[in-house]
Amino acid sequence: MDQKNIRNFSIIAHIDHGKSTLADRILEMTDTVEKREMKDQILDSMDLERERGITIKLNAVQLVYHAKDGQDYLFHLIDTPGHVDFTYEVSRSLAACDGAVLVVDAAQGVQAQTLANVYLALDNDLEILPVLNKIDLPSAQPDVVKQEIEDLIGLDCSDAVEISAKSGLNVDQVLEEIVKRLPAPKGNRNKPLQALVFDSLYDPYRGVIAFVSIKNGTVKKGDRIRFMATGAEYEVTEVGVRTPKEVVEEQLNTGDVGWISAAIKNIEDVRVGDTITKADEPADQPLEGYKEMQPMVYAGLYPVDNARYEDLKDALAKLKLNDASLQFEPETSQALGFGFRCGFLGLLHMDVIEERLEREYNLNLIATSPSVIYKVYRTDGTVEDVDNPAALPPAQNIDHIEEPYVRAEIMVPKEYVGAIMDLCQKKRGEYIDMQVLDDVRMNLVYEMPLSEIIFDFFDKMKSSTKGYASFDYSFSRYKRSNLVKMDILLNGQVIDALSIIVHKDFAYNRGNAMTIKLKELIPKQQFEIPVQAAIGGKVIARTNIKALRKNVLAKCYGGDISRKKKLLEKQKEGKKRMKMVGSVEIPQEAFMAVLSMDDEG
Ligand SMILES: Nc1nc2c(ncn2[C@@H]2O[C@H](COP(=O)(O)OP(=O)(O)OP(=O)(O)O)[C@@H](O)[C@H]2O)c(=O)[nH]1
Repeated sequence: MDQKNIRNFSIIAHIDHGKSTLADRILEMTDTVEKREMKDQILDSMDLERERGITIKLNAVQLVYHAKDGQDYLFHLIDTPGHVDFTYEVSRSLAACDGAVLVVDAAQGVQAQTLANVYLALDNDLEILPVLNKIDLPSAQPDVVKQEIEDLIGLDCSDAVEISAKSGLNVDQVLEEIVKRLPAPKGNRNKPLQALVFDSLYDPYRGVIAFVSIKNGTVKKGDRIRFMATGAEYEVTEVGVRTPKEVVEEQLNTGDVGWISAAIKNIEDVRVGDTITKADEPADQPLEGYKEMQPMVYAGLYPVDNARYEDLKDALAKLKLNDASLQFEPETSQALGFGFRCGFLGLLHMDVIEERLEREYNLNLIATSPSVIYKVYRTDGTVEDVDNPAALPPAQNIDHIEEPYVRAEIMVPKEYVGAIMDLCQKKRGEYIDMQVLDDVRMNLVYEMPLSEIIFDFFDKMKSSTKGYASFDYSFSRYKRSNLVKMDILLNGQVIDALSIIVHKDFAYNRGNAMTIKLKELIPKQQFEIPVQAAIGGKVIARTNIKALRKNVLAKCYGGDISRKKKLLEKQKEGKKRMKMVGSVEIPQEAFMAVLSMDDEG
């Protein structure tokens, strides 16, 4: 297809504003997917995405649109996630595009990630096409929201299409607008190849598959390619696109978004953000890559069965191909044995990675409670980064500790401003600023410790505003805080994987809450287990897990063997995610107790 008839675009939006639904309608209306294969949120291909109803991964698909001017246009549509944890995926997809369709829910208006995503699109010099969605809802106020987009973002909305992605109303106009208003790719097919790797995955049969946006030049089977960052060279075995099924093509040209397979067995050779060129006619310069994302949250991942350490290592390396923001390095824990310290962009990201490792690589894992990176200033003048509470030096060697703070922007209807201010205060937030957005909403700006944000801030914010608040945050700076390490002892023994770092003012409450929670979560065993929280050797809270009195089998009357077996199997099942630590068996939930405890009482 002629390059001027190509359109590469992303759909960007705040979570739940209807990106995936709009993508579904576009695929349907262009007959990209046959009716019988059509299912809701078709681009959310992972089971995990479908179950949770959220987009986690970006997804690229090629389709042909027959426009009203009689010409055919080739669209590459890249669906992107909306949750703040996955902004990295969004920025990668945007680098592969020339334009973006901005979907705004006409009932909810501009939200925090609407703005965050628009800024990312502007950073990538994309043309933005605003679209008002959900106009079928009785509460939709398209005119008010248009004004809001103009005021807050500065985009002209006079021609913005008003649609219902659900029913398909006016989606045809969006397709026409894409043709008219979004630009064609600018590259030159006669120049040396420059293909931006925006994603990759490991295929057990074909090796690493690189997803690319061809910015200049062409590539076909048999070409010798070079990854410019790593210098690795391979011979291309196949190229193609996704429709969303994988389709093999003769050649990928400038403006195409597709995949390259080259029997790449060495995972390290492929890096998302790298540029592929041809070995015999290389480009002078690589394309501008992506900013390395710094993980916000760290946690240990350990195989329940120690023998599967190597499998976990292998799985992490493969998963990293498909999720470049994941970081990991080996670590050991007295309690849990050999595992990995992993860095994530947020808790949802951590949850998703853990679940993908379990599902896609059949692993059984224990994750330790998440931590941010602390800067520890020792009395000897040295500074070290500590991302694992267990690794904190003894208190007498510490001069002071700094923790990461973020700038949080919270958009909230006026009647909830008080509730949000209360919440921010409780979470050690410091008020910075407040702006009036429109008649009904305010934007609150706080500086807050990241550690308070990552735990339950999001849920608490939603529940105290009936779901009406939205927020976005970015790292601001490190600040000195009065922090201490709290150890947890089970049966008199410190369990390193349960240690947490807390603010001194919260230590007693958290210590209490933590011991109570652990008592709830750790099943009774044959003997009584004291549970203690201690700071610097001084116990600040304690409780006991009483000894088990009855044997489960006692419940089975007579000799009903099948029932007995079932019960034992059930017990075994429940044990899967348990780890024997010393003489105590600890379930996965206990390691995450810090996330579920209520320490406000
Ligand atoms: N009434 C109405 N509901 C819609 C419309 N478009 C989408 N929805 C609903 O809004 C919800 C969210 O839609 P999605 O398409 O999954 O939203 P998304 O923006 O892709 O969300 P993420 O993928 O999680 O970022 C779903 O329950 C949709 O059925 C619409 O035009 N009208």
